[in-house]
Amino acid sequence: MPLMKSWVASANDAAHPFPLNNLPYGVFSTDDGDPRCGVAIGDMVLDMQAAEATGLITLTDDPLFDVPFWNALMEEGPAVWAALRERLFALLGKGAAEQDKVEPLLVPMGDAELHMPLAVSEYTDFYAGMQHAKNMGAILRGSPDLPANWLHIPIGYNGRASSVVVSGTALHRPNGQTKAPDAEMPSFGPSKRLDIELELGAIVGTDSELGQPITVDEADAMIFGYVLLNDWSARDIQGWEYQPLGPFQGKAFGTSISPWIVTSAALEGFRAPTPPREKQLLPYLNGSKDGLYDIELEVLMQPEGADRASSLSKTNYNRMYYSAAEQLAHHASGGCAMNAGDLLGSGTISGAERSEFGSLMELSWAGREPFTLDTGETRAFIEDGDTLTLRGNARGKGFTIGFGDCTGQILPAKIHPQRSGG
Ligand SMILES: O=C(O)/C=C/C(=O)CC(=O)CC(=O)O
Ligand SMILES: [Ca+2]
Ligand SMILES: [Mg+2]
Repeated sequence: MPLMKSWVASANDAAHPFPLNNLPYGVFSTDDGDPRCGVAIGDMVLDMQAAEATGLITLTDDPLFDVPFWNALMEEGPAVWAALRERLFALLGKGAAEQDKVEPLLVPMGDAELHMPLAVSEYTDFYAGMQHAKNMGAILRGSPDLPANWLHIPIGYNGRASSVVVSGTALHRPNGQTKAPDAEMPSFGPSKRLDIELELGAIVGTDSELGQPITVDEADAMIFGYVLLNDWSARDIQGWEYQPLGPFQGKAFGTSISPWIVTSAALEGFRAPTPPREKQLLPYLNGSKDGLYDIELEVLMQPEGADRASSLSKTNYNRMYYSAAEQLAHHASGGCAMNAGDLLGSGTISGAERSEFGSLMELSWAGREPFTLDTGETRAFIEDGDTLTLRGNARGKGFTIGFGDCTGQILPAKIHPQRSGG
């Protein structure tokens, strides 16, 4: 598919992340208004609340855009998702009959503050990148051998929806309990091994029923769209707490997502197959579609005061072993009800080479091999004031489907209000 032309001139640049082919969904506010749904087109945001209020968009009897999140639209299901996309093509495409009515509803991106695009109902994080799993095994357990279940199950854990934040939200370094290998007692204080994880987040758009498993193809059709996701991880807290039940405080303090939901429809032309199965999957994990996408990804780091960000790593979402649809089908396989607004982290995305690793744990090999930034600083883990950014782009012929940066700065830990002498 070539670039689809818009009358919004900035959207027609081959390198712009938000051409008419994309139309990602976000929530924005300006100085004079409350947060409301918006669609990015070039350097502008279409105010969806206004578009609905003026009658330019009417998809259902009841309004969908009187709330500052996209869940109401999601819950209407794939036919309404497709109808909205078609209507947006008609309103924003070159030669649109109603251009004069749409023009006043566009807000310059520079005037928009971006908010969480959805109400996250629940958040689950997977472990579906094979290189990452091998690296973590080698670093933490002395062997790159995958766990016995890894080639059969998309391993995951239930995370926290309450601490999912939108790009641009600063987070405090977490306090937690850690224990040095040679220490007799654990201690409590700010994490010393703060890390990121480069992931893609899949957003579930429709519900599944309690008790009712779904197929991988049904799961694929339930996925509304994708965001970049940084699963901030405190490695020292995680290392002490995680056996036998898995991550808890080490990953509960914050998860950042990019501000625009890139729809599955916009990514359709970028589908990519999962790699050959090293062990045949059980039938309930087989689907008929290519479940991954060709999305170029990058991690950048900028210390406080540095004049620019340094690129740490570049990889691609097509490196994953399990797709989001396989993960979703597995999630529901025991009868767990899935809901519109559920967020599924892909698992850390690492390619084969060190320059493609998706966490600092891997990039510095657990701190044993610190790396140097373009601006001269060295790092093994995140220091206070550092800003970490994830980027993602799918490259078409003459157009780009961008996600918008997923960025976050780390602030010093809060002082814990513990009782003295305790
Ligand atoms: O292998 C381990 O002990 C730990 C692995 C992770 O922390 C990774 C995780 O959260 C899942 C993922 O993002 O792949
Ligand atoms: Ca993770
Ligand atoms: Mg998290």
